Amino acid sequence: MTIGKALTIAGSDSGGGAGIQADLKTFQELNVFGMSAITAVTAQNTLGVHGVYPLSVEAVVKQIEAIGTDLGADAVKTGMLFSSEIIQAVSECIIRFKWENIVVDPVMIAKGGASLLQNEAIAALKKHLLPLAMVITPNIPEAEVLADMSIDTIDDRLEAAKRLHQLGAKHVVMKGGHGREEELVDILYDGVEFTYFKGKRMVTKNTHGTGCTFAAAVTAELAKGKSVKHAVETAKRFIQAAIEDDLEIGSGHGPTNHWAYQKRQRGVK
Ligand SMILES: Nc1ncnc2c1ncn2[C@@H]1O[C@H](COP(=O)(O)OP(=O)(O)O)[C@@H](O)[C@H]1O
Ligand SMILES: Cc1ncc(COP(=O)(O)OP(=O)(O)O)c(N)n1
Repeated sequence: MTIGKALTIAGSDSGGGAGIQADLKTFQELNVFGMSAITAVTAQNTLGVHGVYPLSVEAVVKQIEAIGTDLGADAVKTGMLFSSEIIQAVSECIIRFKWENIVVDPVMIAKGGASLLQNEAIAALKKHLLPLAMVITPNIPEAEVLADMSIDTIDDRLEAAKRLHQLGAKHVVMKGGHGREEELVDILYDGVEFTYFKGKRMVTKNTHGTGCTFAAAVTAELAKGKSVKHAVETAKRFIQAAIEDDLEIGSGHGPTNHWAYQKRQRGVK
């Protein structure tokens, strides 16, 4: 039996809604073998981030090498990378193992405001990692930082996507969660055309980890050999189901329901 293999290089969320934990749950739900390299441990729950403990560059590289020299990966997702040193080391590993299906989720700030990327690491992200990305999945505030512009209108989002493509990312998904439109739209740009993925904006506070989950679903589909457009379409349906099938866990911004998509596929209510 051959199975797609996906690697996530990201931070650990003790609360289980975002980071490595969200990624591995999503890989499993989309029938892909999941592997991880942890960059930092966070003490986190639905109320916020209570501590950030980065791992050494050596520890990150050793984990990636263990995977690259044995199991291999059909697609790789990066999430919280924390420092320019980790970004540079991760980029070198990606080149060394000739991994091509790279999904970069440029995680910067958690919902509660905690910084998950040092300010001085933004330049390293742009210089080393963006040119390796098959897909980059910024939310609006992240796109503003990376494209160096403010984003108010849909036209601004298209312009930001063009700028990020010029920085080397082959595909850009401008996520629309932070927008205000009633029909929420994520926009894919491949350097030639824009494709719009629309969905109902759910009114809920339980959206912790939506960005991680969405990017992990894109990664899982790429690991199965699907096209980027197909991967984004599936990821949109996956996250929509995960938000709609509300769990109500914790007293703050709760996690999404990672098994809701499978339930729908099987026709389970
Ligand atoms: N309230 C919502 N209703 C439906 N989909 C949402 C909602 N909030 C976010 N999403 C979806 O979740 C994904 C992540 O969106 P976004 O909030 O922009 O990113 P992040 O979680 O990185 O801040 C996107 O696919 C977006 O369309
Ligand atoms: C360890 C870790 N990584 C990433 C995030 C950010 O997750 P995201 O999907 O953007 O969701 P919110 O945190 O914004 O709800 C995180 N919190 N922790």
